[in-house]
Amino acid sequence: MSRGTGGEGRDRRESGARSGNASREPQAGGADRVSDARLIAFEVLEAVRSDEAYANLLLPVRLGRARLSRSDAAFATELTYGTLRMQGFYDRVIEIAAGRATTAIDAAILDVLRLGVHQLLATRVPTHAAVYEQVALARRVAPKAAGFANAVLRTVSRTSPEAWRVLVADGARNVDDRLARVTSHPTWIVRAFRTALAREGRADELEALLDADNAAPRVNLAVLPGLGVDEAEIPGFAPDRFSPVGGVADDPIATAEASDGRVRVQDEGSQLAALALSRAVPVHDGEQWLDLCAGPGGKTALLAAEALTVGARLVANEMVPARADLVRAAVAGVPVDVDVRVADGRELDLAALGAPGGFDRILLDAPCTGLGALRRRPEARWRKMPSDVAELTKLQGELLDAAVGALAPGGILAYITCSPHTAETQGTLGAGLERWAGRVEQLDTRAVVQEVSRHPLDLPGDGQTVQLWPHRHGTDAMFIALLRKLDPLSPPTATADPAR
Ligand SMILES: C[S@@+](CC[C@H](N)C(=O)[O-])C[C@H]1O[C@@H](n2cnc3c(N)ncnc32)[C@H](O)[C@@H]1O
Repeated sequence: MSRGTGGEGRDRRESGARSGNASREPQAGGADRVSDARLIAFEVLEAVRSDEAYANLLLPVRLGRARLSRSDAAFATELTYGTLRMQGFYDRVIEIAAGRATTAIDAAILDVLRLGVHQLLATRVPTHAAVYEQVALARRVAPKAAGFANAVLRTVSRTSPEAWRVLVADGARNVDDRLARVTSHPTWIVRAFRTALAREGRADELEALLDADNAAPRVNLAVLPGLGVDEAEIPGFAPDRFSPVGGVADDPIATAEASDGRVRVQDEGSQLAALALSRAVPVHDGEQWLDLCAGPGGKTALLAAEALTVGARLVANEMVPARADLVRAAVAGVPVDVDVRVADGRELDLAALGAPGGFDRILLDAPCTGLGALRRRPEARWRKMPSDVAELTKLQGELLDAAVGALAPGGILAYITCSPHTAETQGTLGAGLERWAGRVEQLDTRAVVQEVSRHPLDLPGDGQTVQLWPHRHGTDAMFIALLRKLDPLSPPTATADPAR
């Protein structure tokens, strides 16, 4: 196999090409036809790289505008998400094939190459089509680099995906470095996952977890309870294994769109997390509930449906106004007044929130690294840095203190992260429990979640908290811990009292 392909044309700035759409107009003669799906995937990759865009927000907008057929939209989605997930692996492949570091390759051409490598190594797109269209795309964004793109892609195509894995792993410094290279994760994330799994005695599941991060998650639905939706009337509905309100359907998006907000797309783990709070103990009359960090409102909607069923009042707080708007939209399908507020959750005014005596239940779905949702946020693994963890755990601790402070005596707090990083899960929780020693007790969250679940969950290790996993449970890696603020007038209890 040739390890290099020789001369790339000069930087596209020098070549006079620009990254704007205008430069992607086909050249006369139609020799550089590029399918809409590939163009959209390229433009999303470019926006993710240069504007810090989020693929899961931008792609649907671009697809909607382009009015692609269903199959072309699916292809564009697969190209975009697959390429972003495997970017680390593909970059090493490109470096070997090009004989130079990716930092020495023009950024737009690198995106073109990444998309091409994805088609060559991970899809059934015929080699000639993948190379032809990506080279045509290269010609549009940086004409002088088209020959270079052609040479790199042809070199990549001459070696099988299995052989590329061996080449990419070659020279790895240790086991985690090898896994990081081959499964396209930053090494610090691999180490964080290993630590979290080892806490459960399941470090041997690490490779399965990393592989699960690279697979597209199913589109899962929550059928909000108590709103009169008959699951039997949803075409192809099949209930989730664990969530009592979740399931899949033949066309989940169409089902959600036609439901007036009563059926929502939601990860099964998120459903279990919200239900762990609403169903932890029986609800008494006139309970006050608070969703402290509510945006964009997925769990708020489920809590709102639960609140409607049991007659509780729900306040939803979110610091970012635009995300508070999303919360309002999320709860629009539930005929209950959800009081949506915009405030820093660390500075709550209980009287102004209509709960001077504190809240009976608080959901703290804390801002976190999101390392448990890498399946659905494909670029996140390349954006997060180890330094984010320290910043976030500080914020989590402050929000945890505010939440405990806002609980009524005997009130229950659900501390949740969509990250399994132990600093954000057990670390934040343990430090909070120390600060609140004697005033807060941990509930047996496992017992509550097992009681809520349709089927028993595999939750190894000891302890009372719940850690869900993509590879084991098919959910995002949600962490759930329930705490109770002690009532100075009653003695502490050791475990929860799962009910309902
Ligand atoms: C993990 S998300 C919550 C997801 C939400 N529960 C759902 O299921 O859709 C965390 C949210 O906390 C918000 N946030 C961050 N810092 C905050 C603060 N100091 N006070 C209140 N909200 C905050 C973020 O804007 C973000 O919307």
